[in-house]
Amino acid sequence: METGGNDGPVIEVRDLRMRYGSADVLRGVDFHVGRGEVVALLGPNGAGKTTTIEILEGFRLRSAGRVRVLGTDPGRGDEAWRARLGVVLQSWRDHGRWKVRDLLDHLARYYTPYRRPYDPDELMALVGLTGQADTMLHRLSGGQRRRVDVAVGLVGRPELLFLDEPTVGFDPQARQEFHELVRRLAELEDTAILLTTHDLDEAEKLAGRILILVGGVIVADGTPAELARQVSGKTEVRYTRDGERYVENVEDGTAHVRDLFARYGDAIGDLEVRRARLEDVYLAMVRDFESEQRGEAA
Ligand SMILES: Nc1ncnc2c1ncn2[C@@H]1O[C@H](COP(=O)(O)OP(=O)(O)OP(=O)(O)O)[C@@H](O)[C@H]1O
Repeated sequence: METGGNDGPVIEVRDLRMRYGSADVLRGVDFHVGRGEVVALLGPNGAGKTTTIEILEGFRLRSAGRVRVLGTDPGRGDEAWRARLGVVLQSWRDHGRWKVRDLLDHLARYYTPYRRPYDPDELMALVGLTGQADTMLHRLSGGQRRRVDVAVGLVGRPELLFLDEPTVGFDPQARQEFHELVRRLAELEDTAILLTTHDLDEAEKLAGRILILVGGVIVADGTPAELARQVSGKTEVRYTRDGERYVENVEDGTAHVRDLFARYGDAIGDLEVRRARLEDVYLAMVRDFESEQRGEAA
């Protein structure tokens, strides 16, 4: 379906290409995002993550390829289509003298011809800004300011939310609260979310699926567990048996642990099961790509 469909993927990208001057930044990117999915787009600096997101938002025109967002080509999206998207950019520096509630109230009006926006008080409660409702934006701390950015992205109850490095500048508590908010949005509101981050723990915690963009193509697409298996295929199991330490690398951690308890029961202690972390996987994939490049250049 070409327009406005509620079925099928929320984002569909096929053979997306982007060239700036003579530089090919995207060289055939393929992926999709389904309704209510949280997907993290990872990649080194300059990989083309912001370019990809801005093409999907309709802020940049692609060089080639097929792109559909909520059933529409973003290059031709109208206001009604745009009202179904939420965008959280790198921090917003305008409107310093506006109070938080007034800003959200003002922005909510923009959506009313198209959909039922959040009530500003409900939205401030959702993002943890109730105490700052009457504070001017330029008096907020960096983390509070970022919450305003998130609230601005959410005000129209988007079906699809783009988050570009959402938690830069958050303290650990704000970060954790933000993670809970993202989970709630995906579960209760069925909002699909595409986020970019350099924080791999954050990606692993939040995203059901990870995309790794390197060299202008998606080199990995899967759950964190699937990517870990692709790279190492092994799970590390550590334990003590009768006080002696053991570290073993096995294919199937669950089966191995079951076997250990069946054989040794209470003699097993201090059990830890660790599959490759997303960070290990990510660094291995970027390294592989770079060494391939060097091979080709030679
Ligand atoms: N308007 C533009 N004109 C020319 N080149 C551009 C333009 N925008 C981006 N680029 C180049 O395209 C490449 C990808 O940039 P982009 O901002 O999409 O990367 P990114 O993955 O978001 O990086 P980061 O992690 O550093 O934010 C970079 O080499 C950048 O210099």
